[in-house]
Amino acid sequence: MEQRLNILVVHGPNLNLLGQRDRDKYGSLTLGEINEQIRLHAAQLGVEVAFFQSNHEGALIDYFQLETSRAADGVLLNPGALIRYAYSFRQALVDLGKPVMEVHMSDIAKTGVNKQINVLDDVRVGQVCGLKEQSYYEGLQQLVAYILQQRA
Ligand SMILES: O=C1C[C@@](O)(C(=O)O)C[C@@H](O)[C@@H]1O
Repeated sequence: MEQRLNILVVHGPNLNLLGQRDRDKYGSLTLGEINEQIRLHAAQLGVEVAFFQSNHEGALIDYFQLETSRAADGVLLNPGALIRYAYSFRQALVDLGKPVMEVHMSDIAKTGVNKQINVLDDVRVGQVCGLKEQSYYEGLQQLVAYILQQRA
């Protein structure tokens, strides 16, 4: 039997507070509720998901260096504001060498600081922004389609 795709779902700094943050930008669901919805979407797509969140760049790097992470097929990633300065985080993703789909709930072209820099510009295979929690579901679908197309 063919092995199911295994996708890491990784949330960066401050995303643990979803549900309490600006609802106009991020919607009203908590991170736990979003992860549950991602799990349902993953089941429909026939893929496995593993979740991780940290407020710390080093902890995220440690997670990407785990043997279990290195065995995954791709990363669905909301990096938060790390995209604006976190070059060690970027390097960990380069070293991981798996397709990365970048998602943001808000429209990052309109909000946040240091908008001219995104350290993932040359790392990600795609980006979905501005759809609140739907960014994750759409991003997962696009990531799985990308991986399957690469293997066809
Ligand atoms: O924490 C976040 C959340 C975010 O990544 C988003 O999902 O819209 C956008 C970032 O600018 C911000 O720092």
